[in-house]
Amino acid sequence: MKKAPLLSVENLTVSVRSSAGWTPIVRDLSIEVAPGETLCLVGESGCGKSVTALAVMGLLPRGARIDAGRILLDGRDIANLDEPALRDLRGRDIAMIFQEPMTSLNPVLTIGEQVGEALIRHEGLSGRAARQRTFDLFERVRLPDAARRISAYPHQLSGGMRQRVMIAMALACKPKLLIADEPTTALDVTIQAQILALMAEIRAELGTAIIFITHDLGVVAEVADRVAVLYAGKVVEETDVFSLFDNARHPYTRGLMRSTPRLTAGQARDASFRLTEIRGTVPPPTDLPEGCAFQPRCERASDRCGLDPILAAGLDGRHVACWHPQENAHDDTLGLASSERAAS
Ligand SMILES: Nc1ncnc2c1ncn2[C@@H]1O[C@H](COP(=O)(O)OP(=O)(O)OP(=O)(O)O)[C@@H](O)[C@H]1O
Repeated sequence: MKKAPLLSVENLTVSVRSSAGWTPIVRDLSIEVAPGETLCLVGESGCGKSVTALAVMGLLPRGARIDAGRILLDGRDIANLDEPALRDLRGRDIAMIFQEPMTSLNPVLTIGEQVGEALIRHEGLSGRAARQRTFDLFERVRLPDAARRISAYPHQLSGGMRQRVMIAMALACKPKLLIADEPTTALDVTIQAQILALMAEIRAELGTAIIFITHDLGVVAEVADRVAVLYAGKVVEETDVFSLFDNARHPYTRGLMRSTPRLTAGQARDASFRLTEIRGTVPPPTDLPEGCAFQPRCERASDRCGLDPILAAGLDGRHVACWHPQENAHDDTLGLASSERAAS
């Protein structure tokens, strides 16, 4: 049976102020995350992944506002809380980690002071208890030489270590929901794998729900239970991770998959191999086409696409917003080059 969602974003529309007035950048977006589940938000740059996350955190920048929709955490609408209530929520119920930890860490405090401060503020621990718990957390996230590093300043750590500190900080108050916005993008591949493994362990141990934002489908395959694919501020496909890789149905999702580099024996041999990319670029929010926003880039577009398709559940329970979704991916094997097909 499906678990009741921990987070339920319903028909969220977020706009930003521009010279043309208020422009929607997240449009009628709905997502759900169950306790302990990892939902990946994927899509090209500018499709609204970060803005969605910031709206959930109550951290939208100046000049951005929620126009419509609800954000329910455990059934309570948090979309319009005042700042003190939001501050209370952040850290205790929802925590966020970003691509570049330096932007979130205070450069003039040691990492021990920063995590300790969060524990004192949210958990009401004494200074001594907070110091012990901070050390335990640093050990938990396998910060190398934690006893010495607890007194280090952020700039004295490597990128991977800083991300471990951010994870420790995020976990300090055992949040129900962790939002990770491209947390491994700036890290080299080995460290990236370690951080992903750490997050998976933490999820298994604490049952934390995770919204994981990434443009990397390799990372999606590794961490996701379910995936929401965003395009121009909307969810265009939403499904469990196995179905997505087995049979992506929206032409945009299929384009993303074709654009993902895969080095196979066939490719290595075939010097003429080229990635098939999605033609064109994401339209700016101020200049969206009528109807389906993907239409100008879509190989399957027809006159019908002048009407915006709604995100509808198919017989297989998957949600796709497309008039012409792929029915059977096995027919064209995701359009892989024949050399690749032969090699796989
Ligand atoms: N403060 C802002 N003011 C104006 N426009 C904004 C603001 N923040 C984001 N946008 C616009 O909103 C759209 C969505 O941005 P967002 O950062 O959510 O995309 P994204 O999918 O997270 O991309 P990336 O992977 O590059 O972070 C983009 O067109 C972006 O230019």
